[in-house]
Amino acid sequence: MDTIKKSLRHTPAMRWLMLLLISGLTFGTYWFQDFFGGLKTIMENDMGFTSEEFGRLIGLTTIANMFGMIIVGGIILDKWGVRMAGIVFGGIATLGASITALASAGFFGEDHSTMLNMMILGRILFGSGLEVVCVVATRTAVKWFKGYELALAMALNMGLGRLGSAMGIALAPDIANGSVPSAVTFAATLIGIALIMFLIYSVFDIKLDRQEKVEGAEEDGEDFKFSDLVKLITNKSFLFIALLCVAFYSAVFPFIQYAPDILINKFEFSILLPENGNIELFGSTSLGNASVFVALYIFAIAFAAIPKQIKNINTRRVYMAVIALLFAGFLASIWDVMGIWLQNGSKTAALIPLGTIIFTPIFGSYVDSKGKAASLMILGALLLIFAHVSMSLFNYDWLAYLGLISLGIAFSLVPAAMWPSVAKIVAENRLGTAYASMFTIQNWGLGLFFWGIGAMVDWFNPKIVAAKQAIADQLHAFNLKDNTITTIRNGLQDIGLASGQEREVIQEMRFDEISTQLAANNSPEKVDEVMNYLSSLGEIPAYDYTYPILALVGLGVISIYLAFQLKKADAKQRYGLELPSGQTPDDE
Ligand SMILES: NCCCC[C@H](NC(=O)[C@@H](N)CCCCN)C(=O)O
Repeated sequence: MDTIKKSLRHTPAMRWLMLLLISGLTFGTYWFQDFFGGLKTIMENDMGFTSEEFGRLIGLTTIANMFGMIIVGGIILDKWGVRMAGIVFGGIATLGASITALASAGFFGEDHSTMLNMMILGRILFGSGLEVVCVVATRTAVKWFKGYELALAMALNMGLGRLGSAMGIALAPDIANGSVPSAVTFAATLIGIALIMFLIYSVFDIKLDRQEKVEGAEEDGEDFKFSDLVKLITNKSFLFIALLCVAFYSAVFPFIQYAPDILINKFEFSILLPENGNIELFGSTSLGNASVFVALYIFAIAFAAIPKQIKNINTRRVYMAVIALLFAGFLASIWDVMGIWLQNGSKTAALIPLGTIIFTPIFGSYVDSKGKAASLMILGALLLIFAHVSMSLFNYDWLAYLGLISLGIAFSLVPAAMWPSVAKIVAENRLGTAYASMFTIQNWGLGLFFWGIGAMVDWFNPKIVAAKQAIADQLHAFNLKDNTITTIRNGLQDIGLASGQEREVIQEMRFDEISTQLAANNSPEKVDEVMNYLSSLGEIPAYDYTYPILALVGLGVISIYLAFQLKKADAKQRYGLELPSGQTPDDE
C-alpha cells in the first residue's frame, strides 16, 4: 500500500504533466490528419493538384488501417505496453509526416507525379501510426488517472485532438502564405516535437512501472482477440452500432476536409484573410490567430469539463458566472475580427471540430444522467441530413451557417452517445476487440469518401478543372516576378485561343478587367495570389459541389436507418441504451 501511495501518479501535478506530454501526439496527429483541408485551393494553384489527387492523398492515409494496422497495433500495445507502442507508432507517424513534407518541397523530384506519389507514401506511413497513437494516448490516460480525474483527462486529451484539427485547418493557409511546403513542414515538425514529448514521458513511465511493479504490459482487459471478434459480429446491436460508426463518421470527417473549399466555391467565402482580419500577438499574426483557438479551447474546457469537478453547488455557480463574464469580455475584444473570420473558408470550417470540445462533454453528461443514447443517435443522424441538404441543395449563407451548426451538434451528439453505448453492448474484456474492429471498418468508409468526394468534384466539373489547370500552368510558365501585367494578360489571352474543355471558360474571361485589377493589387508575384484574384473576380467559375455533398446526405439516411435498427435491437437484447449510466432494464 505504501509503495502505491508514493508512486508518481498519486501526485496531481505529475498526472497533469504526463497528460500534457502524451497529448502532444494527439494534437500533432489530428493536426497533420486535417490541415490539408485548409490548403486545397493553394495545392491546386501552386502544385497543380486536382480534387481527385487531393482526395487520393487524404484517402490513402487510411489504407494501412483498412488492412488491419489498428489490430496489429493493438496486439503490439498489449505485448509491449504503452511506452514502446507510443515510441514505435509515434516514430512511424513522424517518419511519414517528414517524408510528406520533404516530398512537397520537391526533395524526391520536382515533377508532379513524383511529388504526389511520395507525398502519398508519407501519408500512408503517417496513417499507419495515427490510430494506434490515439489508442496509446487513451490507454496512458487510464494508466495515470484511474481512480482520479479520468473523465476530465480523457475530455482534455480528446479536446486537444479536436483543437489540433481546428488549428490545422484554420491556420494552414496563413502558415503556407502561398507555398504549400511551409505548412506541411510546420505540421510535420509538430509531430516531431510531440514525439520528443512522448520520449520525455517514457522516462516517467519507466519510473511509474518500477514504483507500481508492473511487469510488461498492464492488464486492463482490453486486449484484441480474434475469438472475441466472431462473438461480436454475431451480435445484432454491435453490428448496427459498428455500421453506424462507419456511416456517421464518413459523412463528417471527409466533409470537414472539403468544408473550406465548399464554403469558398459555393458560398463565396474568402480564401485568405484580409489584413484587418488578423490578430497580432508579439508582432506575429500567426501567433495571434493561433492564440484565439487556444483561448476558445480553454473556455470550452472551463465551461464543459471542469464544473463536474466542483462538488459544492454555490461554488460551481460562482465559477460559471466568472467564466461567462470572462468569455463575454474575450468575445467583445475580438468581435470585429470574428465577423471577418466567419466569412473565411478555413476559419469557419475549423469551428466544426472546435465546437465539439464544448458540446461533447455536455451531451456526454446528459447521456450519463438521462440515457436516451439510441434516440440521440437518431437525432444526430437527422441533424446530419439537415446539414448536408442545406449545403448541397440551397445557396443561402444563413442556411449554410445553420447547416454548419447542425453538423457541429451532430458531431458532438453522436460520439457522446455512441462510444458509451459500445461499453454497454460489449463486455469489458471485449472492448479492445470492439473498438479495434469498429475503427478498422470506419477507415474503409473514411478512405472511400475522402477520395470519392474529390473524384466526384472532378467528375462533375470537367471544364472548370481543365481551365484552372491551363491558367495555372500558363502562370507557372512565366516568371511572375520578372513579368509585367501586360505579359500576364497576353499569356492568358493565348490560352484563351487554346482548344479543349477549358476553352469555353477561358474565352469568357474579361482580360482588360483582370489586368486593371491585378495592377491595382500591386502586381502579385505568386501564382496562387493571381489565381485567387481571378477567382475573387468571378473569372474562374466555382466548382459545383451539389452531388458530392448529396452523397453525404445518403450516408445520413443510412445512419438514421441504422440508428432505428439499433434502438429496435436494443429493445430485444435489453442492453439499456436508453437508460442512464449504471442502470439496466432489470432495475426497472
Ligand atoms: N473511445 C473512442 C473515442 C473515439 C473518438 C473518435 N475517434 C475515431 O473515431 C478515430 N478512429 C479517428 C481518428 C482520426 C483522427 N482524425 C473521434 O470522434 O475522433
